[in-house]
Amino acid sequence: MKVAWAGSRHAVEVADRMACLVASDPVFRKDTRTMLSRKELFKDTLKKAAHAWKRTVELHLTEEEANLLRLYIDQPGYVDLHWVMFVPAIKGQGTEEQQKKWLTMAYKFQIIGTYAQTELGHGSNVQGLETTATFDPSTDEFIMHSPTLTSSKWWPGGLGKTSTHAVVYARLITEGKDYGIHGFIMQLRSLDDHSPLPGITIGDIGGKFGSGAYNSMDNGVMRLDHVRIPRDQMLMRLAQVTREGKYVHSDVPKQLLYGTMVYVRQTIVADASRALSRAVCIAVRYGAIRKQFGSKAGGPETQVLNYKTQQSRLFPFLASAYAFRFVGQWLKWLYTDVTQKLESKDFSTLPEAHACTAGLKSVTTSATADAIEECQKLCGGHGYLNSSGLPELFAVNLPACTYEGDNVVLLLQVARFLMKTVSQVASGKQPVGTTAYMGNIQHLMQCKSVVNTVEDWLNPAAIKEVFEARALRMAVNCAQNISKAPSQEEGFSELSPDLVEAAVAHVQLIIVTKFIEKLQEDILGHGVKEQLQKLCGIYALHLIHNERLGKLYAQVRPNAVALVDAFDYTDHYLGSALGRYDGDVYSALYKEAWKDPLNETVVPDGYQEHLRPLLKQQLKLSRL
Ligand SMILES: CCCCCCCCC/C=C/C(=O)SCCNC(=O)CCNC(=O)[C@H](O)C(C)(C)COP(=O)(O)OP(=O)(O)OC[C@H]1O[C@@H](n2cnc3c(N)ncnc32)[C@H](O)[C@@H]1OP(=O)(O)O
Ligand SMILES: Cc1cc2nc3c(=O)[nH]c(=O)nc-3n(C[C@H](O)[C@H](O)[C@H](O)COP(=O)(O)OP(=O)(O)OC[C@H]3O[C@@H](n4cnc5c(N)ncnc54)[C@H](O)[C@@H]3O)c2cc1C
Repeated sequence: MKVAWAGSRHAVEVADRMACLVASDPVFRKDTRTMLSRKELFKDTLKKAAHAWKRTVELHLTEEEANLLRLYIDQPGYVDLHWVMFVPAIKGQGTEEQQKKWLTMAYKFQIIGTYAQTELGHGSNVQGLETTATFDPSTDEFIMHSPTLTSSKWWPGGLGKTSTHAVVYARLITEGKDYGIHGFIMQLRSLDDHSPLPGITIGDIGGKFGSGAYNSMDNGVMRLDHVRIPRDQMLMRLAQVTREGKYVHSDVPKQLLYGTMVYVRQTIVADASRALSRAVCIAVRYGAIRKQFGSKAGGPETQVLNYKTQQSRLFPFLASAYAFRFVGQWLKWLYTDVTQKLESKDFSTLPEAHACTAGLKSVTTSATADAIEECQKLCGGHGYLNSSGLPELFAVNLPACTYEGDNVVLLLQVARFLMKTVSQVASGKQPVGTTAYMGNIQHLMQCKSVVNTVEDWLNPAAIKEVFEARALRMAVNCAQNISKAPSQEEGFSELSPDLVEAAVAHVQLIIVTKFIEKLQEDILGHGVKEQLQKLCGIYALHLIHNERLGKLYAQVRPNAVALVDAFDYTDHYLGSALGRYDGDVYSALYKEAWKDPLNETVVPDGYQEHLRPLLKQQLKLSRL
């Protein structure tokens, strides 16, 4: 099952090696992370990132190994933005020459970059960004400026205290005309003493949700006061400005400006499946250890994992972790395929890639955030302790519903894509890719339920057809209602809640379809395929509230712990007293408690000043 989860024996081997490398290195300890102040935590993050780089160089780690090392260190920091956004932005929007110059420094960590797009006043609406980049032909420079308070760059990770450079998104103005948003490389801080360059006001935006967690990341604020950069620091693969100041757009779609976000959205789907699997691993293992009620004649109490309510709350998340893992593997293929097509100027699958990455990022991160919170409740009181690992897991993954695109805004992008497809089908065009099912409109709009017997519900073809009919009917219904509105725009706005639901249904169809396709592959291991078939059934049927689920839960229960052991997480990475591999939960909880700084003294700070006088005074009063 490990291989099915990891994707290959090689992936299992590399992951095991990197996880053990991190778990065995005291510099990467994380058990006291939630007890550190924000400044201590930030400094700890710098130390870990520097040590990780040192180990990467010493051990000659490959890019795959270095990425896994960063993943198992499990502490958001500036390195994430450097590798996940700054480098891809230059790769995607820089010319060959610009890539050669800047990536050489970035790969050697001679510069540290971030991705500065969002502003105080705009995040979702990229075209509404206000930072300006005005070309000055007299000096062959762009003047980068924050004209208003709301144009302050706000949120970029690493911007606050660490990044020396950024790809800054700004309105390009030349010859008095505004050509909209483009990317520019800017140096922010001196490479000698790290001080901000002239004209740049820069700092951290302050603490964020939860202790530990994303507070290790210095998300920053930056205001620019007429900062000059050379013309060749405009990223010029998509467009350029000539020496004379002429704006020249290349022959690629302007949406490639958004390419970095598409790339990160597809990686976030894999992140979501990993975060969800960690929460499920903790809750399943703890549910097998925790016993409450049910003892007969002094016998052992009942494992809470045996309760039907616990199974009906938890097993859909177990199934979702596998479902998101497999759709994430497919999405990575789709993204690679689109990128290769772009190289040969084939832009035909760009809309599909945008819709799939936006939709899957949205659906998987929303489901994961909700599931981690529920896993906390599934562990009772101990799930609320930091030592359970669940509060921090929730706090680190909750923002994924917002960053890289607010989930509702992204679903509306999917809805726009679906409405366009429905109208193309109406005009006779055969849809392809993930909307191919819409070409079957006659059959799917009329088909009676294809599932008549209880057994039908476990027939993949029948389940797929149910999901296709559900998605198509919701999309067509929206399209018909929009057509009755005074205008397409008004109709789209009026119907937006229904359009979001239709987009979710379409994305869930993709997830179910990819799970079914995964089961058609050769899957190693005795009984593994059967278990995955049950999980596929649970994932699909829990979305449509089917009565078959109870039986499936009972069939999965005996293998539940084995199914989470297959995630192959070290205790270090899981970071949970409840999810320990050896199940020694109570002694682990007890041991963790004493690490809290509050227990450094038997009599707490503040007793002498605040508690003793109160108690003495009350005692005196009681004797009057
Ligand atoms: C744990 C620690 C680790 C941490 C590791 C991860 C760290 C993450 C840190 C976080 C970083 C960030 O958040 S970085 C900032 C992220 N910000 C965002 O994601 C902003 C979200 N907003 C947007 O993407 C845009 O504003 C969007 C909503 C798409 C609207 O854009 P526009 O107004 O330009 O476009 P529209 O008018 O809607 O659409 C015009 C056409 O362009 C198409 N289009 C739009 N976007 C497209 C795209 N990306 N690719 C292709 N095509 C696209 C549409 O389908 C339309 O096609 P037609 O219908 O055919 O015309
Ligand atoms: C932890 C974290 C890290 C981040 N890192 C970075 C970074 O490194 N670089 C960077 O550039 N940015 C970063 N961001 C910013 C992030 O990309 C934005 O917050 C995100 O794109 C959402 O935009 P917003 O904040 O403007 O939300 P808004 O769009 O203001 O959302 C507020 C509400 O309005 C709704 N809404 C907005 N538009 C519409 C619409 N058209 N129709 C219906 N509803 C709508 C949304 O659904 C939401 O409910 C980060 C954010 C977070 C939380």
